[in-house]
Amino acid sequence: MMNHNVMAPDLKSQINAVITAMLWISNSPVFPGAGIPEFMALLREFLGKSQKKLMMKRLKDGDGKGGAKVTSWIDSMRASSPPRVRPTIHDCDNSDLLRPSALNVFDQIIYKSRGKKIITFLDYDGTLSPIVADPEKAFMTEKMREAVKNIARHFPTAIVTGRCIDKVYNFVRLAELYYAGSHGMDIKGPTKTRNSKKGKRAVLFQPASQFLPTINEVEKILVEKTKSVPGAMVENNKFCLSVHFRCVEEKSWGALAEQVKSVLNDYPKLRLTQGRKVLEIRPNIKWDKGKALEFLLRSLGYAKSQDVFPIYIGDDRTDEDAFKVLRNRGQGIGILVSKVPRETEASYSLQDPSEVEQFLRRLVEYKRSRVNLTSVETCRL
Ligand SMILES: O=P(O)(O)OC[C@H]1O[C@H](O[C@H]2O[C@H](CO)[C@@H](O)[C@H](O)[C@H]2O)[C@H](O)[C@@H](O)[C@@H]1O
Repeated sequence: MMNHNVMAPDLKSQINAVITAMLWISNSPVFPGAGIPEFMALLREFLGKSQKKLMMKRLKDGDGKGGAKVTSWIDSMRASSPPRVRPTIHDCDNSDLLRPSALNVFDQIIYKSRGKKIITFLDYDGTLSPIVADPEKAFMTEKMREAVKNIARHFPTAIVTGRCIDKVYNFVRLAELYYAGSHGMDIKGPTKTRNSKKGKRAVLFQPASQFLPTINEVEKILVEKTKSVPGAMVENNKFCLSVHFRCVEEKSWGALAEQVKSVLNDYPKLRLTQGRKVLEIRPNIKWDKGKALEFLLRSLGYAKSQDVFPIYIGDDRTDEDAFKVLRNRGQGIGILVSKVPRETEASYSLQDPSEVEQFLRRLVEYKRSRVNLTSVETCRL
């Protein structure tokens, strides 16, 4: 009789190898992978939900809600800007983490969105602009600005970022967009009145406005505490603060993280979260990029609509909240921007901002071709 306990791990690694092979094929420009993601989804399900539970636990660890360990922050900080390696067919252990390239399966994404209104949500750093050492110099290219401008002509579009709105607006400079700054705690939309100053945006929601004095107070304390650490930098993002580790020597990361964490002892209403080589202090309220996405869908009139297809593109841990909302709603898709496979709630991937730009361009081309098709059909009638 077959002993399933003995067979299972072997079978699992064989299935993993098959998934990896399929993904490798689907990510290859030679074989754009029609049908493969669905097949992989079935296989993944077969591989068991326990691995997913473990993944979600790991994602939650280090979120600053009490049990967070400085060592786990440091570990994931090390991994947050990993070396530029493409996954290979031999990376069997990572097969559960691989996501099909949104460019290679573009037609499938369009098929999924048929008959629905596409809405695009775009993270900024690492998604629209490449990650750079100096946060003040995270410029997006003119080509990217053009791509975002065109996207916003065809679909409602929002920038969802950890940055404060003023700063991100100075980088993006597109008045027609919605902006959700400070990890969604500051939501503004384009003004509709004719007389409004160009670029002026209307406040839609600020769930953490009462925290403003505290955030400014903590900024001063953090600047004081971190000034002796070479390379450390505190950035005020209005309703949250970022402490940057990117230019700090790795041997000092532990001590710096302890210093940042210690500030919270006197501020129980604040909490710590983590991004790419950054620790962030923010109000301990139930609000994040996922809630901001839901808020914007409501504001745009799509609260209960089944006819909407949100596309959220982001690279950061904080974007996982939005990916999760879409997964739970069973609506639209999340696209992770990453060169390496990572634990994620997103369903697709793009490697870097240049692939994001290509994807946005293809969406616009698709929309324009639909408009042309419709006008030809109307003329024939
Ligand atoms: O939500 P996002 O738009 O991704 O913003 C998250 C943080 O982005 C910025 O920091 C990151 O990008 C910097 C510039 O490339 C890089 O130097 C840093 O290491 C990254 O963490 C921004 O400076 C932070 O305030 C945002 O919270």
